[in-house]
Amino acid sequence: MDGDIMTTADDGWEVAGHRFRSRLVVGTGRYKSLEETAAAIEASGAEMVTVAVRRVNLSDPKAPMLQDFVDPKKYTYLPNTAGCHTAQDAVRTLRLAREAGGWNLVKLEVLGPPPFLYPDMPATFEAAEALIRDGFQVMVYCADDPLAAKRLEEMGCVAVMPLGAPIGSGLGLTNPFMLRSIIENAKVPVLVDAGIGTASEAAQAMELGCDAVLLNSAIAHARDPVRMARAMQAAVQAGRHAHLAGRMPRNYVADPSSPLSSGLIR
Ligand SMILES: CC(=O)[C@@H](O)[C@H](O)COP(=O)(O)O
Repeated sequence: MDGDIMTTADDGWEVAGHRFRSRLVVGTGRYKSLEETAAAIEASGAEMVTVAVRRVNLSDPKAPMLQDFVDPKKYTYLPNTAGCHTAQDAVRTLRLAREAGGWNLVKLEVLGPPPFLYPDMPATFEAAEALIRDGFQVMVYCADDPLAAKRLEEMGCVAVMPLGAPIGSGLGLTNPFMLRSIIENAKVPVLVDAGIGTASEAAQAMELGCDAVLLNSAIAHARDPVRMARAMQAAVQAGRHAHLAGRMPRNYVADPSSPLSSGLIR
């Protein structure tokens, strides 16, 4: 699609000094195989991938390693704290990840209990404060709560990432009004993270004005993940351009596309 409006008019986005053309960030979990992971990520056009450092083999060469399938020289790895339910756990996990892989730009998520794994905001604030003090650049997974998002920004998080719906639920954007409020008041990039189930929902997130979208299940759990990855790439581009184009107003009465009186046929 190079050369047409869908790629030439979008200058991409930036977080903590890292520039990306693709506004789609994808996860590396939940796929049937590392081969499928690699194929879907390639098809998505994503340049940043998030990695659950507690769950993925990044260091044992005797077993298949993610790096062998998703080249860290081609993709920005964004370590995440999936599976962490306390601030201490999340901070320790990212400190170990930085020691092992030198990563400073990280995704913080501190999850509440099942069934929703909803962001535990008190623990998220605690972990964010410790990580920022430690010199990390924190992209933080958070509730779709404008006050919490603003507080995280003011603490020094480099991006806020409110959920669309619970992780892996595929329910789409359950609270677009609060997401829009977060977006309109943010001075750092805003990404919808979690809950997107199909391409139209990714487009909707971008139409709200998100800088990018972070998703995993919608691709990995699709019947054809590679095709869904391509759909997500197109949806995120379409949503961005629709946002830039400025949609028409909603009218709750008809507005005929041609004036009624000028018809030749009376
Ligand atoms: C990959 C990752 O970081 C997930 O925790 C992220 O929130 C995506 O959620 P979905 O799987 O619902 O897209």
